[in-house]
Amino acid sequence: MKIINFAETNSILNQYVAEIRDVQVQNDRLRFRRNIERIGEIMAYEMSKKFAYSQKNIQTPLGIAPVQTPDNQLVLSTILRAGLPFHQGFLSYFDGAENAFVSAYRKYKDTLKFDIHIEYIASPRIDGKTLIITDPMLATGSSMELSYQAMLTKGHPAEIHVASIIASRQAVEHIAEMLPAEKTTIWCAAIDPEINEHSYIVPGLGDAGDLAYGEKE
Ligand SMILES: O=P(O)(O)OC[C@H]1O[C@H](OP(=O)(O)OP(=O)(O)O)[C@H](O)[C@@H]1O
Ligand SMILES: O=c1cc[nH]c(=O)[nH]1
Ligand SMILES: [Mg+2]
Repeated sequence: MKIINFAETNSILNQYVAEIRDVQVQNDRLRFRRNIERIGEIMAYEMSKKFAYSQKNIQTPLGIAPVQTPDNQLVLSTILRAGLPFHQGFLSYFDGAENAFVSAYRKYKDTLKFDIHIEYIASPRIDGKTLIITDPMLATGSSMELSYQAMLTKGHPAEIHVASIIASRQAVEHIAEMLPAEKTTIWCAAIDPEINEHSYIVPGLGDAGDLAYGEKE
């Protein structure tokens, strides 16, 4: 399993990560969503360097221009609801991708214990394609694992990219165990050291879905 952590490289992406974490800035929902989207755009660009390319001869008004363009058949899959702005960032760059949506939410049994419920999936067939699953937060990694399993009902991808913004160390280890190592890459903007008793990432940023779209009852 390959793990790419953008926190190890200085770039403007870190500014957007700082803003979504910052309690003084993160409550501006429009800015929060846009920062998540911008991180998605940058990650998509970096990810595109790993795709397979071939030369296309493009007819211009004045001649033929050889251009190397990617050949991967992309399926962008996102986990509702916090995944939506992240997905949009990827889709801005990978505008030819097919799209999939999976719902995953924590159903609490008491204040600390919960199960992840997957109730909705809308996806094309994914056999032989490049599956990119986006979710800004990987805390326990369970939502990602179960969403990936739900996607397998639609076929078997040739390669898998798990894209997140803040992942806990535990979630990275969990996904490394649960997804096929030989064809999976985890992309993240930061790996945080722990999760608390409510399974929130520490220091993390709080609740990404609520920050993007408001609290739910
Ligand atoms: O790794 P896990 O422990 O499964 O936690 C991470 C999940 O929690 C968040 O979604 P949440 O369940 O809060 O739903 P929301 O996006 O609707 O707020 C987040 O977007 C992930 O999907
Ligand atoms: O830290 C966390 C954990 C789950 N969901 C979030 O949005 N944040
Ligand atoms: Mg949430």
